[in-house]
Amino acid sequence: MTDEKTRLAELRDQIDSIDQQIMDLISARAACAQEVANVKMAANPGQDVFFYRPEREAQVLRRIKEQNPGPLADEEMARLFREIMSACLALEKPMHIAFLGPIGTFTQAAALKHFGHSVVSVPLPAIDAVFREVESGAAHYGVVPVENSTEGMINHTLDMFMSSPLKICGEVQLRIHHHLLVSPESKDQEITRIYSHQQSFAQCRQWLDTHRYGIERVTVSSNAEAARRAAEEPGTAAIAGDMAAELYGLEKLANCIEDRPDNTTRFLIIGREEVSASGHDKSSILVSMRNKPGALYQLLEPFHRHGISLTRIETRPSPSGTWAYVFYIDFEGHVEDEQVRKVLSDVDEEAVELKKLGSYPIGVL
Ligand SMILES: O=C(O)C(=O)C[C@]1(C(=O)O)C=C[C@@H](O)C=C1
Repeated sequence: MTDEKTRLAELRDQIDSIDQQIMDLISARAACAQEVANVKMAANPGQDVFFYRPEREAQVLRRIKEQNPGPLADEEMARLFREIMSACLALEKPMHIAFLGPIGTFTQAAALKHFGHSVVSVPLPAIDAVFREVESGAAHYGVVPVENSTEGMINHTLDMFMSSPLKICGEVQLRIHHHLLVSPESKDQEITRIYSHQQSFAQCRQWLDTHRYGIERVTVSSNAEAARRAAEEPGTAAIAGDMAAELYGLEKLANCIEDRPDNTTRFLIIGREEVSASGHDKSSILVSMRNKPGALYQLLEPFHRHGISLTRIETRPSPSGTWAYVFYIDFEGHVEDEQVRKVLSDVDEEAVELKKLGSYPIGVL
């Protein structure tokens, strides 16, 4: 045998033996998760058992990233453990996750990034349909977009919280890369029309004005729908992401055409229960104040006084005449924290209405 062959054979033997150990350890972990499920069911007989524990998952993933010895990158290691936990959770209870569809959208990519691939992901045609599916119990959790770093808030999602009893259980951020996609047949043809979602056109406006000026832009309900049309109609293109490209067998005429290289969308995980503190959390509230001078100051002052950092504040039009303003506020901390409890009690005294939308782990992946 050559030196190379001998050395490769040795290393592959090592890999086989390590794989065996990894498999034994993953199996032992899975058996533990099964036992965890038994404990949860025994403690809540005849009740809704919440198998998915976002705070625990965040702690596990954070620890993995902190203690990763390399050479794999922290994100890679966390991604592997994300999938192991996803498979363990599926053993406890297969999770049904509703998302803003159709399949191939960035929201589906976000759902799989957050929950891993061992879930049943259920596409729904609209944001309010995702809320309804979770409210009715047909899905365990839902995933909806809430803001984009280029285009701002997704108001429809924010407005849903005014009437929905659902809680925010988590958040996940996804880097959004858009590509100009065509079917293999259209590759050498002149492109006379481009399909995309209105948000994606907005995120690629400068690129389009520079490189595809004057070509008709047709807005459709999702990037995946745009990809579907480009696959069917010769001489057309779509702006969409990798998942949609793969799903419809499209090729890239231009790669990563988003105007801002850090183009990121934040998605929320919505569910029916409150999440315990994970040690690194965020909270969201909706507050309506009386229409009087200094109302905004009165709302924000307690956050300053108690040393709580705001991460976002948005104003939305009131759904009824009685609410003068509705503020959607995200801040650091958990409602179980002493300081947060004090802030919310102070805000509650001044507000017409205060609705706690949930405390949840700050996105880890
Ligand atoms: O710790 C739990 O409660 C578990 O169910 C175990 C486990 C895991 O695999 O680590 C699985 C699912 C939960 O969402 C959190 C963690």
